[in-house]
Order: sequence, then structure tokens, then C-alpha cells
Amino acid sequence: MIDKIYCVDVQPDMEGKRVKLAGWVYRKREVGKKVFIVLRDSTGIVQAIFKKELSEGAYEMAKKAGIESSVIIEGTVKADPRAPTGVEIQADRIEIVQNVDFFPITKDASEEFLLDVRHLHLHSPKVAAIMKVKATMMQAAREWLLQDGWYEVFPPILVTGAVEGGATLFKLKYFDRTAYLSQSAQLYLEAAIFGLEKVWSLTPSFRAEKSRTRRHLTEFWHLELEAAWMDLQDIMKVEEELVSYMVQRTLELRRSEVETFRKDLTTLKNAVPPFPRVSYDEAIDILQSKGVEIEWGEDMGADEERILTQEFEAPFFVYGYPKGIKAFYMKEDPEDPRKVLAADMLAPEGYGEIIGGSQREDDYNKLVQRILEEGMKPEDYEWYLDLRKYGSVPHSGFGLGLERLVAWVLKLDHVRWATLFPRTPSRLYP
Ligand SMILES: NC(=O)C[C@H]([NH3+])C(=O)NS(=O)(=O)OC[C@H]1O[C@@H](n2cnc3c(N)ncnc32)[C@H](O)[C@@H]1O
Ligand SMILES: [Mg+2]
Repeated sequence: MIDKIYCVDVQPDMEGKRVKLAGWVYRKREVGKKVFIVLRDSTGIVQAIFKKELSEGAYEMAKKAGIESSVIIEGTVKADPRAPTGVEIQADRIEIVQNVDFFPITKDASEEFLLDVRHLHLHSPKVAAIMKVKATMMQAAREWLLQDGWYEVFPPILVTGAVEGGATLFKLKYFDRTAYLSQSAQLYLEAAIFGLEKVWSLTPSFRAEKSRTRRHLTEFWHLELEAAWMDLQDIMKVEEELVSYMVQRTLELRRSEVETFRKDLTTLKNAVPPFPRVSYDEAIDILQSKGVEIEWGEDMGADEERILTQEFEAPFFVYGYPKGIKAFYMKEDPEDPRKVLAADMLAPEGYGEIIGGSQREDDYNKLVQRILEEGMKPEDYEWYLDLRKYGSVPHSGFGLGLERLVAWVLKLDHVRWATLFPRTPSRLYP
């Protein structure tokens, strides 16, 4: 490993110190007999100035370095308020590790082109900032889950059945059998609670959704929790405490990155428990009062949720959905058999659903009935039904779409920017 420091380490109080840095040529300009190179690394940027009178060899080499060339630079630190970071390096040595004559991404690159060359787009400091925020959100989630006594488990991705409807399964050949890519780890987490009680997993989930909306991917990162003995109210409290901690901790550790994407942090700061709660019935009333044509019993799509979120300045819950629009595993509301004990968490500012959760049906016969009602075969869920035969307990859980949370926090215009290599119906490469 090169004995170097990072751009962020170069500070004005290091005046006169000799330093070595490695990175990529982010910006470059020539003025008279000087070359200014703004070097980029994973921590930020710093300007290096190459003066012909100081080192002709380095000056001539610096002139050759193209944008995004990988370079190693040495020189002396000098405080200079005119430099982008208030300090620069009076460089007397540059090694071009690999020169780039023409970097294909230019200022006028289209979004589709950026996705076509996503492997090169990852050079971008803005993309790196998104990935740092995403990583910090998961660091925060792990911190919270550990201190609150949750066990991480590692469920299978190759599965034999649907959790969220057969229409969005990706099928694959598994030797002489058929397998599917997991839509959700939920059913396996439900099995894990009998030994561990409170479990969580972060897995890729797959949905063969043809929806071409700004919030759908065909592969997304899914943070899921499941807990024995918890009812819907209990799990909603877990959701709001977890999301609040993830958001506030990210503001604490990554505020400069967040502010790169949004100046108004109000809704993020408002993300503290208790989050507002509205019933599905109230949500329908709100939408109808705003002229939306929606009837009780219908699902809210992205457009309806966008309108509903205008009523809130923080993440909020919608609870008490009609049974007909929700999944087979959700427990019927004992007080209203038309409904299930389900709640979604919606992000404000038009982002909508970021979490789907519910209390699960823990009665064997009722679950068999729900499976049949949904046109599914109980024999396909034999192992899952066993969970209701051997010490069944009330239990609840939820799934958080990590890209959707990041998209809201950074106000991204599409979830695809929140993932390293987005997968959508039209994009499988690179
Ligand atoms: N353990 C559970 O209870 C999870 C449950 N089985 C489940 O999968 N619910 S969900 O379908 O609403 O998906 C959960 C969340 O997963 C995200 N999600 C769901 N589908 C997508 C797509 N296609 N793209 C991106 N993100 C997606 C979104 O934030 C949803 O709220
Ligand atoms: Mg959902």
C-alpha cells in the first residue's frame, strides 16, 4: 500500500509539510506556465499546482494527465484561500499510473448514458456520496438492532414459493426442479423467531415487476425484521424507532453528503417517534376530499400516495388496510373481518411507501383458509404452515426498501440512483 494521505487530511495548518497523495484527476486547467490539477480521492478533493519553474519534469508530465487519469502526486502544503479547499499542494512530482486520453462521461451526458456506463459513473463524487449515505444508514441500522437485541440471520435467496404474489416471481431452473428468486425473506424469518425471537436480515429481493415507476427496481435491498410476541402496534413502534435512528444518525455522520442533495432538512429532522398514524379509511377520505377518484377497498398506488404525503411533514403510517388488497399471511382484524392488521410507512415529499409490515396470521386453519382464498395451494406452503402447528405465537414483522429510504433522504428522482448497479425491466447491464 502506498504510504500516502487522503485529500481530507490536507489542512492549512500543515503549511510547509511534504505530502504524497494518490487519486484521480478530477479537474485540470493550464494558466501560463502553471498546471492546476484538482485531485479526487474517496474523501474529497485537493488542488495541486505544478509550476514550470519549480519542476519542469513534473510540469510537463502534469500537462499530459487527462481527466480521470490515476495519479500519484507529491509536494509541499501551502495554505491558499483561493484554492477550492483553502489549501493546495505545490507539487514537484507526479506519476501517471494510467493516463486517460478521453473519459466518456461529459457534463451533458444523458441519464440513460450514465446508466449505460454506470461502471464509470461510479467515479463521480456525487454517486460516491449516495453510496456513503446508504452505507451509513445500514451502519446505523446495525447499531440500533444490536443495542435492541435483534439477531442477524441469513435467509435463502433460492426459494420455492411466492410471498408477495406469483405475478412478480423470477423463475429459474434448479437442476430438475423450478426455483424462484426470493421476493422477501419474511417466511424464513418467521421460522427463525422460534429460536431467536427477534431477527433481522438484509437481503436482495427480486420482483419481476413491469412497473416503470421511479420507485420500483427488479432487484432491491430489503431490510426485514420479524419478532415473536409482538403485535401490530409493537412492530410499528420498532419501525419508527429504527427509521428515526437511521435518519438522525445519518444526519449526524453524513450531513455534508445529505446537504449535497437537499438543503431543507425539515422532514428528516421531523422523523422522530411517534410518527403520525392514519387509518386506511381516513386516507381514503383525505384522497376523496382532494378530488382523487378512489373507492374504499381499492389499493393506493404511487400517485395516490404522492398526494396523501402532501398532508404530512414526516414519515407516517397508514394502517388497517382492506384484506382484499393485502397478502395472504396478514392477520385478519378481529374487530373488522374486512381488514387486516397491516401498516405501511410512507415517506413525505411524494415518496410514499418505504415499509410494508403486518401482524401475521398465527392460526393454522385461518392461514390455510387465507391461502385458499388467494388461489394458492396449501401444499406449496407445508413447511410454512408447520410454523402454526408447533408452538405458534403471535408475531409481526416488516420489510424496508433501503433504496426507497435513501431516495427520500436524498430527494433522488428515482430509486435507481440509490443502488450501485440498478436493475429494472429494461436494464440488466452493466
Ligand atoms: N418482511 C416483510 O414483512 C416484508 C413483506 N413480505 C414485503 O415484501 N412487503 S412489500 O412487498 O411491501 O415490500 C416491502 C418494502 O420493500 C420495498 N419494495 C418492494 N418492492 C420494491 C421494488 N420493486 N423496488 C424497490 N423497493 C421495493 C418497499 O419499500 C416496500 O415497502
Ligand atoms: Mg408493500
